[in-house]
Amino acid sequence: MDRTPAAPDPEDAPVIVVGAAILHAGRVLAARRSAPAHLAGGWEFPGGKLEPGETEAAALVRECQEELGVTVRAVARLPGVWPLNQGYVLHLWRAELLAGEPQPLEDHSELRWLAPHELDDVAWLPQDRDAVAVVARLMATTPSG
Ligand SMILES: Nc1nc2c([nH]c(=O)n2[C@H]2C[C@H](O)[C@@H](COP(=O)(O)OP(=O)(O)OP(=O)(O)O)O2)c(=O)[nH]1
Repeated sequence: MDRTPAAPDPEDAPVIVVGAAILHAGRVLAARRSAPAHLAGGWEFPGGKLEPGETEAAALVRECQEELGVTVRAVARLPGVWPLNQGYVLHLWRAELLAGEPQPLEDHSELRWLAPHELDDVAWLPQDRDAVAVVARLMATTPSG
């Protein structure tokens, strides 16, 4: 039997990764990846891959519960689609923290709440930089809660 993994079909729709821009008290939550090795140490938005049949909002809520132990509400998708590696694309959602204090339970080694002037203080994954710029613009126009 041929056990070679099938090459990705270019006709396949890309896998959507939903990222949460959780805004709280004028800051956004950033998370430092702990795995896999080639991404470890880079900062990103908490989130993960959409599962079959799942809405983006539901995936966002599920991933934030699993990774951070918090309940969030997906408020609105931010404009943009950012290509990641392995044929993934990032969709970013503004999210509101409803309950809990975020903890790095899964996939992350550190969390930070960043004020607008601190957005450049962490080493974002290179593929996230344009998305971070969109979040910076959002924070500039969002009254802090
Ligand atoms: N969550 C998230 N993932 C990102 C961002 N930027 C970026 O390149 N990625 C990559 C890292 C991973 O290769 C992929 C997301 O996969 P993941 O491992 O977080 O997803 P998951 O929680 O569903 O993981 P799994 O169940 O497959 O283990 O997208 C980002 O800002 N947020």
